[in-house]
Amino acid sequence: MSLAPDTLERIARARADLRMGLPVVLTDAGTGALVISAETLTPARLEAITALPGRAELTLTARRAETLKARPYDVDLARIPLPDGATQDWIRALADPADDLVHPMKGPLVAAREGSAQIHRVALKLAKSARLLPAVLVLGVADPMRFAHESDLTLLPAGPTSALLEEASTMQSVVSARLPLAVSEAGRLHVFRPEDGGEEHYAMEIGQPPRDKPVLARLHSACFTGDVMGSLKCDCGPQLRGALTQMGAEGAGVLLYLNQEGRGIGLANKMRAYSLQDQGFDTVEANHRLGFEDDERDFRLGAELLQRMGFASVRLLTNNPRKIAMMEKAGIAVTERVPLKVGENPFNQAYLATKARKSGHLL
Ligand SMILES: Nc1nc2c(ncn2[C@@H]2O[C@H](COP(=O)(O)OP(=O)(O)OP(=O)(O)O)[C@@H](O)[C@H]2O)c(=O)[nH]1
Ligand SMILES: [Zn+2]
Repeated sequence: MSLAPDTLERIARARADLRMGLPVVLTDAGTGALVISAETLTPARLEAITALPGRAELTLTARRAETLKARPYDVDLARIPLPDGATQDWIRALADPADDLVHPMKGPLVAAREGSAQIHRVALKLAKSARLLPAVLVLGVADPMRFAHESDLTLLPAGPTSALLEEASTMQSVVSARLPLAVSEAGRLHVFRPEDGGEEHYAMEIGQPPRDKPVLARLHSACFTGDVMGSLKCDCGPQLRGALTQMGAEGAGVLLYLNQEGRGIGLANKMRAYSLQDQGFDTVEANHRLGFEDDERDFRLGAELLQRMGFASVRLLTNNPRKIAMMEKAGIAVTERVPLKVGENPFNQAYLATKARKSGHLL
């Protein structure tokens, strides 16, 4: 076996590179381009990029382009050729909506129509998977393999990278150990690690639920602010504790703690969304202004963890119909929806109402 990294392993490297402000190189059908995150771009690297031949394109999702009134000619994204003398601040202001209301007029921004957007599309996916703002600078390079080699940059083929980013990663069971909880002394925590080098996920098993019967289950997405800090802006903390309490009372259950903070956009972006919410946008609008979809989570992960633990059917504690649909689609039967309505307060009333109105949450 070769010691060199395969594409999946290179993707994990690329995520780390982008987060540190390093470029990566993507190839597609004989072409290639340097890609760097707009969020972590430094003035020195911008200078190095503008010194290269060609014109870099700032690539934004159609969601972000809509706010900026740039035409997304590539349907799901817009490519804005970098004007001469564009500064890091200019790029940052297009990528990050923090100051949209203070400096609303960024344009007019004329998006590119010519050329393939395939590398740009995969670059945005990579930025999202690195939990960065979905905004990247892309500059075509003539000999991508040589370019990557000379600058010691991670080189990735766009097509396979895109396919791997779409796939649900295989989970390895790392360890499990007894963990007595306040709600039940018969607790056991399982740790799972994805093969793609992404975040670990956990399963809290209460009692010894029989594998051949529907288990009381909850797919809980991490919420540092709600679960740990006791934030009043959402209902996550009370939902987490409510689910565990119910499992303790029934003597059996499994709570999957999925590290999909902020509906899959990461804590930094969720805090950016919270800032926008303080400017008057709701939870869905804030995600869109940042360039994300309403919900970037992939619940196949939850189904895979349940299957690995030997469960085929669940009584699912949720108010979210998408979770039920995605469980069923991934092969886990949902025999019953168990409502989980706890923790409403004056600070999260509007948030819960928005989820019911725009995201179809059941009341
Ligand atoms: N992007 C974003 N994420 C948020 C916001 N408020 C809470 N979250 C995240 O939303 C997720 C909440 O997940 P869940 O508890 O699974 O909630 P749900 O999808 O409403 O489904 P159920 O609780 O099962 O009904 C957590 O990852 C939170 O971090 C917000 O305003 N913006
Ligand atoms: Zn929360």
